[in-house]
Amino acid sequence: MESLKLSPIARVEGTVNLPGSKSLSNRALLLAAQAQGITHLTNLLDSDDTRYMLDALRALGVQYELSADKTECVVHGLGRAFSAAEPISLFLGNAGTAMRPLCAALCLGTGEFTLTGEPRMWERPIGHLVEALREAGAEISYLKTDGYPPVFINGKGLWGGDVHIDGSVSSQFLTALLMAAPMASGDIRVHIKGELVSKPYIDITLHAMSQFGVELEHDNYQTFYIKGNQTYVSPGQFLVEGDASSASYFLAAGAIKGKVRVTGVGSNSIQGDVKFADVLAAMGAKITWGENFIEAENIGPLHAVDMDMNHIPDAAMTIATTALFATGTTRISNIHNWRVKETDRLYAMATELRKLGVEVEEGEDYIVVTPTAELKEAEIATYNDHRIAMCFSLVALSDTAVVILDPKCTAKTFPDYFEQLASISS
Ligand SMILES: O=C(O)C1=C[C@@H](OP(=O)(O)O)[C@@H](O)[C@H](O)C1
Ligand SMILES: C=C(OP(=O)(O)O)C(=O)O
Repeated sequence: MESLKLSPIARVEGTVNLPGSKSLSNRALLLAAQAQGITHLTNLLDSDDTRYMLDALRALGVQYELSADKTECVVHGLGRAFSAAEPISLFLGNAGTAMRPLCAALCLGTGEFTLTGEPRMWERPIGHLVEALREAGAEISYLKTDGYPPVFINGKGLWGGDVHIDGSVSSQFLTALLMAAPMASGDIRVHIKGELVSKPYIDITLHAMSQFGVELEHDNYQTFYIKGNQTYVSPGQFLVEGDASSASYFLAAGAIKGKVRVTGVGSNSIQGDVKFADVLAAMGAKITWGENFIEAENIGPLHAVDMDMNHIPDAAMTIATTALFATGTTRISNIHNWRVKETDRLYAMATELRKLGVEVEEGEDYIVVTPTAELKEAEIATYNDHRIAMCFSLVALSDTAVVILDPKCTAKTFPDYFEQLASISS
């Protein structure tokens, strides 16, 4: 297996222009494809997850032109739901932001669609979304295991009415339902069952829908009311913000050992993960906010935090390795859905942190990290999880080298992550 040895980094200093947000790229592509009119997307993310979405849209008959560097895309909107005369099978890798929203979107038109992906995708739940879509009239069946992809969709439209959806495992189910709902034949009232996780991602969804001309009402994220029979309308231009989750590694590096600015996100960002910077501030870093940048600087020792991080599930992983540089014991809680992402992230984080000689407690929905004075050099397994690879690169900010196995797994959201890290390291 390929590996990358990172030697100790003396200091990080500089600016990183962030790649586009995965969450916004895939939402905007999907809405642009169904909208009336042409959309010119800029700062699109070029990575595995967006490629799966783009390939799926092509297979569904959507025309688009990508720039040579794949960060600009002109999408010719269909102005209607996807329909197909012949059965279509779509392979979506391990991209949750493609699998869940496409599952809902393909119920809207007519046709026979199979959605599949990598073996890990077959272990990532989709049952709560399927149950909700069935309540709205969808015909969906499971091809392997009940509650998990691959799924088969016999598209015949969605109707209106009351729909109940469990929000306690993934917010992507609600995102998928909300994005499809305006194209249902009647008005839909969505009722949330259970505690809605990863709530700020719903704001990203509402923001993207609003850019494409659809507004909706909700009652404190408990009930959502969406008018049916609408058509999305292209805003013409859509600028994708920089990825706030990708920003977390560089901001953490600045907070630990130097001064780093990320551009492409800032105080006006719609992404909940910018709140990661507040966690670094609580740990003792100096954070400066601009409209289009965030800067993190080390101005003294970092301190441990004990926080509920359900609102920033992806960036919270970065705190687990930032904790290696803080005095005291860090506790990250309310993160049970780490277990159903690219890998079981609670297990993976705990296992790999222990290889460094660190004391770790892995709870059902929390992790506790107590750093050690001297880290052990280790080979870090990455479980085909881009974030494990990126999180553990921070170990090189200590006096100990670290080996990252399968470093190319960052391709899911950040293909040139290690080059960007090298560019600010000395
Ligand atoms: O809607 C989105 O774009 C995302 C929602 C989150 O997932 P969950 O809602 O499953 O926590 C997040 O972890 C994922 O990377 C992207
Ligand atoms: C959970 C993630 O991805 P996905 O969109 O596949 O759920 C992630 O990027 O951390």
